Amino acid sequence: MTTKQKKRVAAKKSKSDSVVKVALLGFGTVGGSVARVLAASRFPGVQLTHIFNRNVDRKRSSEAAKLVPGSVVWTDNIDVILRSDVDVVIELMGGLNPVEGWLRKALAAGKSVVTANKQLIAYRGTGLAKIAAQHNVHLLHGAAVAGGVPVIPGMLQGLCGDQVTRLSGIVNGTCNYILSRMEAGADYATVLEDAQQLGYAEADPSADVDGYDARAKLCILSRIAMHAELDPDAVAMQTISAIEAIDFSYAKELNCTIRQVSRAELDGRIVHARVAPMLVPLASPMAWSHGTQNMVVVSGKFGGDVVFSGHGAGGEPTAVAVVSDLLAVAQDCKTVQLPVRRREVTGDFFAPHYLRFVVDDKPGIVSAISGALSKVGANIDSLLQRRGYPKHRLPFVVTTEPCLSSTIERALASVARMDCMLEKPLCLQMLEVEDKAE
Ligand SMILES: NC(=O)C1=CN([C@@H]2O[C@H](COP(=O)(O)OP(=O)(O)OC[C@H]3O[C@@H](n4cnc5c(N)ncnc54)[C@H](OP(=O)(O)O)[C@@H]3O)[C@@H](O)[C@H]2O)C=CC1
Ligand SMILES: N[C@@H](CC=O)C(=O)O
Repeated sequence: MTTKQKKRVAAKKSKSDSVVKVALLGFGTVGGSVARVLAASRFPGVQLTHIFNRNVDRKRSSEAAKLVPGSVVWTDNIDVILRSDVDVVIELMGGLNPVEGWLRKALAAGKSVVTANKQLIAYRGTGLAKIAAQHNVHLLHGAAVAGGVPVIPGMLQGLCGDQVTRLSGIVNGTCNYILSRMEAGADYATVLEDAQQLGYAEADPSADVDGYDARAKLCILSRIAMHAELDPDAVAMQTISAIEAIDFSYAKELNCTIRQVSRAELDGRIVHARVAPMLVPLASPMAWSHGTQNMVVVSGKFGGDVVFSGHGAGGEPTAVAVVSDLLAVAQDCKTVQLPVRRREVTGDFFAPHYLRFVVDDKPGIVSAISGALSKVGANIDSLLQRRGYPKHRLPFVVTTEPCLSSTIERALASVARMDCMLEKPLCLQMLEVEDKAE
C-alpha cells in the first residue's frame, strides 16, 4: 500500500465514528426514491449532504424534494461535488458520458461510488473497479441488475464458492411488464407508454425493448457469477417490438407464453449468450412472473439451481438496493474478489424454434418453407394455421425440432426473400422443460 493509501485508510478509521457524507447525482425516479427511503429510515451514520442534477431548480421544487433535509446543498455544478468532502457518491443519472469521467475523478479523489448504471458497469466496470482498488475505496452496483432483487450481493457472497455454468431468466422489468400485459390482451404501444409513466423504462425505452438493458445486465451477471468478461456488443439480442397479439394466441396453443429471456452458458472457453423474446412453457415459474417481476436462475456445478425473484424495476425497489449498498460502504464491508477471464461469445443455442410467417397466400408456400428447412437439416415439428384471417395477409406458424439457432437463421434468410412474404419471419427460441430456467 502506498503512503497516500495508508493515510487514507487512517483517515477513514479516524472517521469511523463520525458520519458518512453522501451526494446524489441524478434526482429522477430512483434518485427521488433514494431520498424518500433515507428520509423514512434515518439510518445512523449516513447523511445526505449534496444533490446534483442539471436544471436543478426544477428538481428542487419537485414533490420528491419535499422530503430532502433543508441542510442539503443542491447544485448543477459537478465540481461542487468533486471538490466537496462527501465520502460516497451515488450515481443515478445513467449512460456512459459524462458519468464515467465524473466517477473516475470521484474515485481518484477517494470517494466511494454506488451506482445503478448497468451500461456503465457492463462496459466500464472493470476499469472503474481498478481505480477504486488503487484508491482503496468501494464501487458497488447492486441495483444495476434486477432492481430491488439482491442477485448481485447474493451471488458475490453466497455463490462465489460454486462453479456457476449457467444463468437464465428475466432481467428487464419493462419488457416483462409489456409482455405480461400483452398476454392479457393489452396492446404494445399503450403498455410501453404506461411503463414509461410508471418510471420503469430507461430514458430511451429502446434500451429496454430492443434488449440493450438486459444485455448489459447479462454481461454483469456473467462477470460476477461465471467470472467471464464478455464484450456486450458481441451478445446477440432481439427486440420484443416484433411480438404481436397473434403470437400470444399461437404460444397458448403450444402451452406457452412469451417473455424476454436472457441466457448465458459457459461451454469450455466460450460463452453462449442471448437476450431475446422466447416461448416459455406455461408450467415454468418464468411464465408466472408478471409486471416488473424479475427472475434469475443461477445453476452451479455443486450447489445446483438457485432462484432470485422480486421487483426488477421501479423507484422504491431499486432505491432499497442502492441504500443497502450505501450502508455496506458506510460500514466498510468487503466483498469477495475472484479473477475474471475474457471469453468469446456465441449466440448459438440448440433449441426448438417457433417461426411465424405473414404471407400473401398461394399454393406451395408451406412446401417451399419446409424445403428451405430440410436443406439445412432442420425438422418441422408442427404447423399451426388459425382460420379467419384474410388470405392476402395470412399469419401461420411452424415449430421445429431442436436445432442450432444459426441453422434456422440460414434457412430463414432464403425464406425471407420469397415474394409472398409480407414481413420478416419472426423466429423465437422455445424453452424446454429441462431448460434450467424452468
Ligand atoms: N427506473 C428504474 O426502475 C431503474 C433504473 N436504474 C438505473 O438507475 C439510473 C437512473 O434511472 P432513473 O432514475 O429511472 O432515470 P431518470 O431519467 O428518472 O433520472 C435520471 C436523472 O438524472 C438527471 N441527469 C441525467 N443526465 C444528466 C446529466 N448529464 N447531467 C445532470 N443530470 C443528469 C436527469 O435529469 P433530467 O430530469 O433533466 O433528465 C434525471 O433527473 C439509470 O442508470 C437506470 O438505468 C436501475 C434499476 C431500475
Ligand atoms: N428499465 C429497467 C430498469 C431497471 O433496471 C427495467 O425495466 O428493468
